[in-house]
Amino acid sequence: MADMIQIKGLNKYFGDLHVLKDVNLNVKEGEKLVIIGPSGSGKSTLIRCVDFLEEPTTGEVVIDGTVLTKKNHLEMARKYSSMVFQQFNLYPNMTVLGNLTLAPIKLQKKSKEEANKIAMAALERVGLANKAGEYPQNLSGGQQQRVAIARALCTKQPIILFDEPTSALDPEMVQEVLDVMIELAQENITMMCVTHEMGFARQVADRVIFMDDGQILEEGTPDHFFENPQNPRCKDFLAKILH
Ligand SMILES: Nc1ncnc2c1ncn2[C@@H]1O[C@H](COP(=O)(O)OP(=O)(O)OP(=O)(O)O)[C@@H](O)[C@H]1O
Repeated sequence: MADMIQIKGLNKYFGDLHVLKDVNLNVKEGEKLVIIGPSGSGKSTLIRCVDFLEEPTTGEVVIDGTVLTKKNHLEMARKYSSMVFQQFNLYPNMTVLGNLTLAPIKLQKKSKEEANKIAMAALERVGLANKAGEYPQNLSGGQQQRVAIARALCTKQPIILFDEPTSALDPEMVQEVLDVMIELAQENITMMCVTHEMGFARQVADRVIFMDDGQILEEGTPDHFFENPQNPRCKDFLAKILH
C-alpha cells in the first residue's frame, strides 16, 4: 500500500513553546493509526497539522503525494480529510440533516436531493436515521458524536482524523461511539486517532504510537506495543493508564 500521509521533519512552535520536535511519520492508505500519550505531548497538534488546522513551523505534510501549503490546504482538506473533534462541533441552529448536508451542498456542489440521500445513508450507518429532523441539543453526547462521524462520512474523504472523540462523553456513551468507529475501521479509510481508549487501540489499530514531549518515542503493532514496550516513558504511561 502506498503512503497516504507523510509527515517529514515536522516542527511546531507556539511562541517559544516547541510542541512538535522533528516528527517523521508515514501512514499507509487504509491504515488505522492510534496515537497515545500524556496530556500536552503534542498529539492533537500533530493531527491538526495533517489537515493544516495548524500550520507547521518547519517541515512538511504530504497527502497522497501533494505537499500541503497555505495555498492548497483548503482544497486538499476538502478532497482528502475530515476531522472528528472532542466537542462534536455541530451547528446548534441546524437540524441533524442540515448539519450533514452543509458540506456536500456548499463545498461539493451536490444538489439538495443528492445531499439528503448521502446524509440519510450516513445516518443509517451510525444508527441515527430517525434523528434527521432533530436539533443537536436534543441528542445525547454519544448521539451527537455519532452525528459528527456521519458528517465526516458524508464528504467521503479517504482520511478521517479523530481527536479524542470519546473524551467529552459520559462513560455510558463511550462504547456506542467506539462501536461506530470499530465498524468504520473495516473499510479502507485511513484513520489517525488520538485516544485514551486502549481497548479500542488493541482491537482496531494496525499501529500504535506513543508521543511524549513532542516526539514519537515508541511505535508498533498493538501486540508489540502493549506487551513489550521498550521506551521507559511509554512503559510508565501504560502502567498508569492500564491500572
Ligand atoms: N493554539 C495554541 N496556542 C498555544 N499553545 C498551544 C496551542 N495549542 C496547543 N498548545 C500547547 O501545545 C502543547 C501540546 O498541546 P496538544 O493539544 O497538541 O497536546 P495533546 O497531547 O493533544 O494534549 P491533550 O491530551 O491534553 O489534548 C500544550 O502545551 C498546549 O498547551
